[in-house]
Amino acid sequence: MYRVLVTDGVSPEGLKALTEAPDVEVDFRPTLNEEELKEIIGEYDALIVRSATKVTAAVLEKARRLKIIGRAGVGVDNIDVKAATAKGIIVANAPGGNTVAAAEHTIGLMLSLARNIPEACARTKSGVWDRKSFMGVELRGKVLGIIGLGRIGSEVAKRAQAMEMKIIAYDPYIPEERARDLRVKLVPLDTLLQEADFITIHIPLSKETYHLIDREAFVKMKPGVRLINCARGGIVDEEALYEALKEGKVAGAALDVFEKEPVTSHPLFSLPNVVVTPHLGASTVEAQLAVAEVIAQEVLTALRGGFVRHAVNLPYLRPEVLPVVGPFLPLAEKLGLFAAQLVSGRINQVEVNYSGEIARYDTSLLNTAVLKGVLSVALQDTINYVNAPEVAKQRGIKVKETKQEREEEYVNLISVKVEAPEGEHTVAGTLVRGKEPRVVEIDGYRVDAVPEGYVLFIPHLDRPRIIGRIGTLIGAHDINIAAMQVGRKEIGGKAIMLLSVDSPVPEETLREIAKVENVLDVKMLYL
Ligand SMILES: NC(=O)C1=CN([C@@H]2O[C@H](COP(=O)(O)OP(=O)(O)OC[C@H]3O[C@@H](n4cnc5c(N)ncnc54)[C@H](O)[C@@H]3O)[C@@H](O)[C@H]2O)C=CC1
Ligand SMILES: O=C(O)C(=O)COP(=O)(O)O
Repeated sequence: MYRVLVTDGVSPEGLKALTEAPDVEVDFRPTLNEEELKEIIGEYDALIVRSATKVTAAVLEKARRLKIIGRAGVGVDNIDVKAATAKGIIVANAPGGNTVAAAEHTIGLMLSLARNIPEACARTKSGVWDRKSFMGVELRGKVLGIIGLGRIGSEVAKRAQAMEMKIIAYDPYIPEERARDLRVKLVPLDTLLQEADFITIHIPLSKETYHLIDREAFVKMKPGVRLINCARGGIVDEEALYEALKEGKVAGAALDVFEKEPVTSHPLFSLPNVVVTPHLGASTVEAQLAVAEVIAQEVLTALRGGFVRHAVNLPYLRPEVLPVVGPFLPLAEKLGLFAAQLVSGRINQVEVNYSGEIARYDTSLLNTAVLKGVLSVALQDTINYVNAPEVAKQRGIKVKETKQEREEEYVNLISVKVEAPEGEHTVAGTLVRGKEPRVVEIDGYRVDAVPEGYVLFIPHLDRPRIIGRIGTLIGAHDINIAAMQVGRKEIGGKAIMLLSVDSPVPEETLREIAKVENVLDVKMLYL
């Protein structure tokens, strides 16, 4: 039974895939401080958090069986991703689910600033009818500067265009065409700071972006600018912002996020032209359901050993590459698992050859899948996509990749050669109907086998009566043979037999099979 710990008020409704899974037990503990988390984390296979729980290196040190940390949201700055990666723990987030929520909150904050809505509301409710103090400005015709034109930044741009704002953006990592499609002009940061009437921030917090908006940045801004931060505290230097507001350089600021959270008192709270919310950007019913659903699936996949699409500590694959390469991941892993079980002793090198259409793509993730298969023969489920390359390196396993786009027989063929001092073995496979893994060649012998479950691998000499004798030996133990394959290069020469069986064949029977005349070897594989 897998144990999953959920903190931070993640939607239980969205986690149904986990709470209803027969092999998973879910514990909800909404508020846990670092000490409490350290005490119990050792009992869990997965942890699901939002932004409040700090998953520090000290917490991870105590995580004996943790396989995945699921972030039901976008920002992973509350998780020590480096420490998690070092321990082979997957960190996955749920991008996209809260994009519209955060964009709508940003627009709400921008309007609140422009029309003084929160202050006016508080004044009116306090019994004062004051129409003089709250003269606003229109958004129409104003320049909005978006820092970070990713998912949220783009949705903010679309909404602001509907309000007839002119949009400029700073984002050195997105292609010009993307900005053009959005009808947004990409500019350098300094130009954005100088030209914008409203500035909104939508970048992640990182070493690079910490205090990106500092004293110098405020100096460059247009007098009377209004600033919205619905991304992360820490990107804006709060002291510098306070000074700029006091001086009147900045006309107003709306903040959903703070450098230290939770925060209940702050010098900025005393200023009338500051609008604040307690990190509510993603807090809509729709967004919480969506992010919880995504993360529940990711956690379930990780626990069951599958490929986690939104893992942030995996090699980055361009979005257009993943749909092409993704279906080959189970095949690549099976080929590694198959080949590694054919060799005895230490493996020195794994060589992966890609031929056909797949050779045109970035196959780094497939190499990782092959390594995952190879290493899991010895290390079982402690190996995953995150730690497989590192563990291979530690064990001195060299990885070689070769490619050719021309493939005579198959649309795609992946071939895995595993080398050990006692010899080498090569297993090749393809996908049938674009998704079903098939092994089509073993050490140069042609086969057509589904790599699944228990398989007996029996090299032998191609002579009569062998198949019958082996069948009888296995049948005597009441073990059902589900499929059989024989591959040979020439009549009477060396051949291989693959028998798929419904349960493991006992050692004693394997020894009996090995003694059958003309049988050269016998290996029980689990795929
Ligand atoms: N207030 C809230 O409740 C929420 C806050 N967020 C925050 O918003 C951020 C953005 O979220 P998404 O748009 O979904 O992420 P995203 O990854 O789609 O977009 C981020 C964009 O920032 C750009 N970027 C990265 N470093 C940059 C730099 N140094 N300068 C300029 N641009 C840079 C990237 O190229 C990317 O286009 C998240 O990292 C998270 O911290 C996200 C959801 C809710
Ligand atoms: O998704 C994000 O990055 C957010 O900031 C949302 O945070 P939350 O899940 O509401 O604590």
